[in-house]
Amino acid sequence: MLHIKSVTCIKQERCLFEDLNFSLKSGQIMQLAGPNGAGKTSLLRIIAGFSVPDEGDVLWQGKSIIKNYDEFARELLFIGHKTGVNSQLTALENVQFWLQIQGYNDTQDLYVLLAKIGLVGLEDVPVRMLSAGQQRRVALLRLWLNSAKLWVLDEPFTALDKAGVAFLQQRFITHLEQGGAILLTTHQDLTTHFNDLQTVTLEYRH
Ligand SMILES: Nc1ncnc2c1ncn2[C@@H]1O[C@H](COP(=O)(O)OP(=O)(O)OP(=O)(O)O)[C@@H](O)[C@H]1O
Repeated sequence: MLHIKSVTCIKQERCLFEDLNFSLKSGQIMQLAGPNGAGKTSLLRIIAGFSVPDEGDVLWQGKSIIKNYDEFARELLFIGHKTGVNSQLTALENVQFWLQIQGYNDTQDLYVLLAKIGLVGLEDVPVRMLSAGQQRRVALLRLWLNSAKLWVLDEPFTALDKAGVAFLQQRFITHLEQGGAILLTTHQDLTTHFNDLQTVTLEYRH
């Protein structure tokens, strides 16, 4: 599905990584590991097509994402550090907005979905008044509303409690069983939940 081919990234005259090659298949989960500043977020942004590598290319289904970005974007769900949530709106309004821009009719019972992710009683509160963990749960709701094949997630477990982590891991398993793929950064140990977890480690280069 996804091929990273000879990708190099240079920031402020520092080479973060060079000639990086790996691929991700349907049903696979891959963790990007490495110390702070090694370039994990920079790599995720290149893979999502938000920035262009200094060398190399990213291929989706054999085609360069830059040349076929619309096609790729339909198959991609990216959730980064900035949550992408409108903090002035309530959780429910955010969900309704996401559904509208994807052209879906409001067929699901959204209160049931919000309850599943632990937001009972908070559906109608502006997101800015929620805790960091609750705000992250709102951001992650997109994982239940989207049929994208490739999930690129930057620290998705940040600020989640134990129950939130377990719920998210369960969602990952379903996505992989349905033939999706996941690339993520996290400091969580995922090996106990995903025994075929792939890992790419970036070293900090001076
Ligand atoms: N837009 C930018 N302009 C200049 N330098 C940048 C930019 N984005 C990132 N960098 C630099 O690139 C390096 C890698 O940053 P990046 O955020 O990719 O690391 P990371 O591995 O995700 O770190 P962390 O674990 O702390 O999130 C850092 O030294 C950072 O200062």
